[in-house]
Amino acid sequence: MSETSVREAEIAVEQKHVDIVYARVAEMRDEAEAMRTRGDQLAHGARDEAVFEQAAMLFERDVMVRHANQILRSLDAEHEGLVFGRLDTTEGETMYVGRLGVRDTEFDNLVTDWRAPAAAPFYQATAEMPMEVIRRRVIRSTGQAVVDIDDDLLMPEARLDNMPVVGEGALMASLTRARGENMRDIVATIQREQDEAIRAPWRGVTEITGGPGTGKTAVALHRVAYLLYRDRRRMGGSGVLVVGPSPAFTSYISRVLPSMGEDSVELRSLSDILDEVKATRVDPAPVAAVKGSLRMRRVLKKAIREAPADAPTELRIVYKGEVLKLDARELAAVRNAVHNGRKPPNQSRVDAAEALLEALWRKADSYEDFPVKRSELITELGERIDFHRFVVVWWQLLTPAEVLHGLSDRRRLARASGRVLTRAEVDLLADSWADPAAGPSVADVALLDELRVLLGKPPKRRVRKTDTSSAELRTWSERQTGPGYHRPDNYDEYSHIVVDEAQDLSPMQWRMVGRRGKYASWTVVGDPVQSSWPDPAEARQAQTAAFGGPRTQHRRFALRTNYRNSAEIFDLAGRVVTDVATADQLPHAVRSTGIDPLVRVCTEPDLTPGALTAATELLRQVDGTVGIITATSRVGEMRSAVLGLSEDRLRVVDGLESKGLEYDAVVLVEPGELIRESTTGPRTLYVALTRATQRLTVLTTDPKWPDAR
Ligand SMILES: Nc1ncnc2c1ncn2[C@@H]1O[C@H](COP(=O)(O)OP(=O)(O)OP(=O)(O)O)[C@@H](O)[C@H]1O
Repeated sequence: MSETSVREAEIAVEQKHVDIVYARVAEMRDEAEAMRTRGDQLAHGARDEAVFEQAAMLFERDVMVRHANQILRSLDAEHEGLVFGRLDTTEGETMYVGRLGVRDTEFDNLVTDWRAPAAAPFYQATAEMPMEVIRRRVIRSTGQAVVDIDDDLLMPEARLDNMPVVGEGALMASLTRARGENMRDIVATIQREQDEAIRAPWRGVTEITGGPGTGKTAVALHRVAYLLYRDRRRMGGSGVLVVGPSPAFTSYISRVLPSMGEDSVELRSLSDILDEVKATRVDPAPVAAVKGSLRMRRVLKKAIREAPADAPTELRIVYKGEVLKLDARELAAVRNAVHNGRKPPNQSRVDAAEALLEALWRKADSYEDFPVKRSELITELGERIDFHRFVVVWWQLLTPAEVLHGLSDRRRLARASGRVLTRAEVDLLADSWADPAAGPSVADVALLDELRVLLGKPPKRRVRKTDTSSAELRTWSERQTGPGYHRPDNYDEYSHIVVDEAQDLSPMQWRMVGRRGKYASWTVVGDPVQSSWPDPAEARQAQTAAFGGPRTQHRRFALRTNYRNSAEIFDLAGRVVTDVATADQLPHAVRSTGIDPLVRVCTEPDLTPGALTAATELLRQVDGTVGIITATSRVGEMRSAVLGLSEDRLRVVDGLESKGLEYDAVVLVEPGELIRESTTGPRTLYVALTRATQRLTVLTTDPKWPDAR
């Protein structure tokens, strides 16, 4: 038989099995729907039962509905085929691997869930360590139709005569496919070193490092799906948070978990971690460096002790015909004493009122021939409306945004910073907050979160409780995930937190993220060579504190293969970090395309038209996405220039925004500018140069680039 007919015959074999699976899945869907209905009936029935039976029925219903919903979610997820793998073992057994476990009516396995321990050899078996696997097959489907297969023969000596082996490697086929708007899952082609990190135990901190394109993000997301599968009650109940560098990044990865049937995971970028605050701008690198430093905590702590700019500086009150007066110095002493108490300011207004009354009493007591009783004065003045009016404006309840805006006043900021910031740093910060209409920057979000905690929650007005009879009939899982359920604002009890591009978090951002995971275990992925944070030691210290201290269990995995870039593109990228990276920090790019990157030298005015020309060429040459990466100052002009060229396939981003993203082809505009605008220069350029899978064009005004940097 020719190779083509062997392949077709084998595709037909797999199609037969896939058809059986889908027929069974249709039955499962009906069963799950029925289970959900039965669950609802149980809940209704529970209303009429005694308390004990009610609890038992609700628990049963809880389990049933959760299970049914999980199955339906997995079945409805958008993906490329439910069954994607097959193992043939020396025991003569065949096992199919897929996105969820499917059993027939006799309870025999039709498909094993990829996350189950039994499926591990699909990812871990190698020719050196075959784990009894003779042949590993990757099955590629479109919808319910099998379109191709790729085999790996792991034990040639054990191969039976009638066991065909076809294909040129599923991994390469997957790596050369055109990239779209969203990242795809890699369940069918996870590699052994990646699988080890995915299946690592949940406890403590799992740190995954590796160069660009080594699959760190993909691995972290598959690890989330794995952890939810293995321990859904612990992980799902308290929730999983994935933190990425930018909204563009969270949008890029947003389809991966849903394609594996997981849609309860929260994805947030560093600009929207704090509820009800959304960063609208990115600070220039020197400003971000100051705002991100731990020194800011000391500045903010001092800032909240100072009286608001519009607070009165004198208290005059007439009591029994005498004027009692507290001047600015006396008021400041009272304010100081209240701040020295243990409560945050927004919860100290009553204490402030009491301290003022005490000061007024001391004043009255110092007057000669003014016989007043302490308890009388305190009670009577404490009930006076003019006194209350004073307290409200003198001890204001503050929002984090008000405090931060107050620091746009240079003198106020200088007072708060003492010797902590230099005069130049004070100027930088005051300027950055001068325009209230500019909105918060990404670095401000961490400061606002810090202030939220330092200021404390203002006391809540009492709200009359509404009827809770129907709420009591909701089960635990409904309360956690059902319609209308919202986690409390700034929820801080996630069971697991994933931090992507961890090398870029500033110390203040680590504090913000750490606050969300008081009891969490962590998966942290990053690459020190791609870092854009200038003081890694300080960030490391804040990171360790976020994880709960140096004694927290820590396991590390290093990924060494670059699956994204062609070898030709990565060769060029590697050259710009030779001074800052060691050889073993650079990954190995496995795929060669024979297409070298283009470096075009042009004049400054030609950069924009040149980028337009290059992007037009690349849009013709690749099927997927094209990215133009340029300095922040050029993004606006470049976006206008490419308007209408290809809305769905072309994107313009700056160096920082390009973090974590990937395109089939990239036009990189003026590398020197990317270096100059970042505090970590060549590292940011390295990030930008490692975004393309197929083709790269660099436009530069420097005829010697990349050699003379
Ligand atoms: N085992 C694999 N099978 C198929 N594709 C893979 C595999 N591992 C990684 N990839 C692909 O390689 C590309 C890079 O992966 P990913 O973005 O996770 O890398 P990264 O290490 O996070 O990169 P960076 O640090 O540059 O952001 C993605 O398109 C991903 O789907």
